[in-house]
Amino acid sequence: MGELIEGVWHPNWYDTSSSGGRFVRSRAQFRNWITADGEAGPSGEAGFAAQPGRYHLYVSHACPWAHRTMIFRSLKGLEPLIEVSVVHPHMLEDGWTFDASFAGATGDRLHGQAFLRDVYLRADPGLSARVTVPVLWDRERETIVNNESAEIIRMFNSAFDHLTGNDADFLPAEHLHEIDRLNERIYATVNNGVYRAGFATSQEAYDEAATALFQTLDWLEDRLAGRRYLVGDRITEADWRLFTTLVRFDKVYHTHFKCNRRQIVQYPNLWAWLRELWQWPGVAQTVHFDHILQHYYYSHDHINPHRIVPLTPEPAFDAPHGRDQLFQASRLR
Ligand SMILES: N[C@@H](CCC(=O)N[C@@H](CS)C(=O)NCC(=O)O)C(=O)O
Repeated sequence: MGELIEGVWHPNWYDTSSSGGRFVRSRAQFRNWITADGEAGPSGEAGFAAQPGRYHLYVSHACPWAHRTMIFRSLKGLEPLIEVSVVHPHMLEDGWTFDASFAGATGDRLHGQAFLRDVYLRADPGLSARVTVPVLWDRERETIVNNESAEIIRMFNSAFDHLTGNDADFLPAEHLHEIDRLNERIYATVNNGVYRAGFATSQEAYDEAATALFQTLDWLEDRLAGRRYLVGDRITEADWRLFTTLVRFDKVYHTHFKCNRRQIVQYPNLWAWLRELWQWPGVAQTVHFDHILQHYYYSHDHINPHRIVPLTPEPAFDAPHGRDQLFQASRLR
């Protein structure tokens, strides 16, 4: 855990002293877009055209933000086009490292560097930033395209379609507005909400975050009683963004981040919806609970000083979800 300040590494934890104990996530700094023809995207510069083998993705299998990008890489058939390097699950005084001694950690397949911060410094030797995953790297221009998962998945959704022939669309134009609306609430209170609860250093900050989190989970539980997916009648980006947080919930956030009013298995609709997404082709293979458990419980020693990784529940993700019959039946009625 740490940050770069003018190119120099400082092993600092998040400072909550000026925000009343509230965790405030930093804004990602690299915001260019890969597009089919290399035109500029909604932010950043032009010049990042979709090409096979040109881009490299750095992820942690523990991280829910990086996980989104791995799910879209799988759903969109991008594995042969975009190679991946996976960091070690422990994020300690050197931040994310390319130590490959943990099963599934690959080292830096592209440059053989030691630390993720070396990737950032390669893009900008004088950078001031937190060193986060995911990172999308351009081998041609030798720089970071983007390190904001919300944007990387939008690129993956369509920029490579002409190369892969995979036109599955998780952002249908007619539902974009509603997807954005849901994403906004779910980001603030669930995706980032679990971190706001877990990293809070005052009772007030914790109460705010935990209350809002469970209000949103109750709201989603009601919403999923009457519809199979969060928006429209097809699975969309909004579902996948919620999935990466909820799949970690009962094993990690419930205990480690004190989100323990309820577990996801206690919400019948959310739990069945979660099982359906888990069982979606190509998705379960992107979930690595060994990395997830080691990362959270071992890395955050200010929350878990003895670094004991607990025995955790084993939710039956493969059990039938029944959502297909349920909604087929309700449509026929
Ligand atoms: N906005 C980023 C957030 C990514 C992020 O915060 N990743 C965490 C891992 S789950 C990280 O690398 N944290 C390191 C740090 O903040 O120092 C995104 O969604 O891509």
